[in-house]
Amino acid sequence: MLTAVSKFRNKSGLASTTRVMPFFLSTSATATATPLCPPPSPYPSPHFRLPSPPRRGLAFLAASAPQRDLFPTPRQAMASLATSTAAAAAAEVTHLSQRDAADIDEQLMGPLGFSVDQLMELAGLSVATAVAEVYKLSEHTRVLIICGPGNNGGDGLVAARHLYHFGYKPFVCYPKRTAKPLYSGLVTQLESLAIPFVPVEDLPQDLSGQYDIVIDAMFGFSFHGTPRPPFDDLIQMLVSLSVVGDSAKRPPIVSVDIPSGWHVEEGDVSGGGIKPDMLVSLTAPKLCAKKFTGPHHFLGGRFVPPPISSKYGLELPPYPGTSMCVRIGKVPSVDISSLRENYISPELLENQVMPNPFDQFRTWFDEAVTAGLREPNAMALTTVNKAGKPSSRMVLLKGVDKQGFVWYTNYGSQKAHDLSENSNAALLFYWNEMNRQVILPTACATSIIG
Ligand SMILES: NC(=O)C1=CN([C@@H]2O[C@H](COP(=O)(O)OP(=O)(O)OC[C@H]3O[C@@H](n4cnc5c(N)ncnc54)[C@H](O)[C@@H]3O)[C@@H](O)[C@H]2O)[C@@H](O)CC1
Ligand SMILES: [K+]
Repeated sequence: MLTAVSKFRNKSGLASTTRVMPFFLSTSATATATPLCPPPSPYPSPHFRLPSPPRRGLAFLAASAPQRDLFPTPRQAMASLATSTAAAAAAEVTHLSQRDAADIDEQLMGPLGFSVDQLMELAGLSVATAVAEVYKLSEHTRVLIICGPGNNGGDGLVAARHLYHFGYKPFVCYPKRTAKPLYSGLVTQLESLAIPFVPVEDLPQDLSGQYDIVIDAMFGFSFHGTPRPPFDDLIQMLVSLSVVGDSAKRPPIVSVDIPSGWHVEEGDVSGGGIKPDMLVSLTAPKLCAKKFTGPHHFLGGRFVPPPISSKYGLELPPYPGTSMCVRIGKVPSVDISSLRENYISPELLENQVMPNPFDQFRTWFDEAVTAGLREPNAMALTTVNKAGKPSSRMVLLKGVDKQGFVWYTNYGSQKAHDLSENSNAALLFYWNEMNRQVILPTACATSIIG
């Protein structure tokens, strides 16, 4: 007998109702489609299906497919390879001088045909996607974006708009507005989204209580000298924030292209500057980025054409898939115990559940397919050998009806050996995107269809 369980969680994240239903795995060899070229089965009890030798290769493929899910499809593998390559090659990434950064800017917007609006849009989008990749909306909602008078500030305005559309709640501090149409257009766009503009004097001295992320978009690669008012005070505000030791108790600081106030090439010369938690370098990291010691360094601005790369000998990491940003530098080690998701799902009540568990499973399975989940038929199969040693792996469900659940394997596999010795097995479907899992625990009478 197998048992199916679906767990839903209420808004507080606790399991609200658990429904346990008995399932009987099929007891008849005729439960599923006709076996293919039935070979003499080496296993005693006919019940779950092993393909005949001519189909062995196919069956093996079916059994191993979900493992590609864990070790992703070629496309995903390429993307993750790009990410890891990027991390590994961090030391080789080109760092630009202030002069080269300005030259590249000029060439992009001159002979290479870009407009400043275009580059700013792509830069701001990169910043927003990088922020969203690191700081999940469920834990970081309110984002303060402090914008300076130049293009770095413009990147901040664009990022604010994208973050709004990603579901964050942006607040913008933009004390020195530039009276060019590009900037006033960006402001109008934010106003049309009812994004609040916060005057400097209304900012609390301690930003921790009101914001979950602070984005520093004050100065980029054209910064010189020491910051003038009101940016001197704003930078000090971020300095005070970054000295709070426990980064879990304060909003993280994300610097766009350059940590504002840092020397563009030398970095934090006095040692008393901003210590951002995240730096999003644009186009290519500037020399000061070598001094960045925070946990998250990303590259954005996926628009560098080959003439620029070859002229400046740029070594830049490939962007994974369709992403607008790529991590450079070491991936920080994660405190596993802090990983937590808040599950919000509708309640599951007993009176909502079908009397026949197979019908219920089929309904849930169809929902998973309709929701567009990747390989919803992937299931964890646990078998136990005669010494009682359990082992689990992913396999693909090949059929289900009132007689049971069917999957394929080949005769030589560990699971086939286990099942020949011990007919107990358990199945688990995990449909993460739906906050749903179906568990078919042990005490089943599995058997082999030869
Ligand atoms: N091709 C590129 O390289 C791209 C650059 N972009 C962004 O553009 C930035 C460079 O923009 P800008 O050249 O406009 O320059 P910045 O945004 O770095 O800053 C220039 C502004 O800051 C003021 N300023 C300079 N030093 C100051 C000081 N000590 N105290 C107070 N104010 C000071 C200047 O008067 C000017 O108004 C990059 O860092 C990046 O964020 C992106 O928008 C798009 C692509
Ligand atoms: K900045």
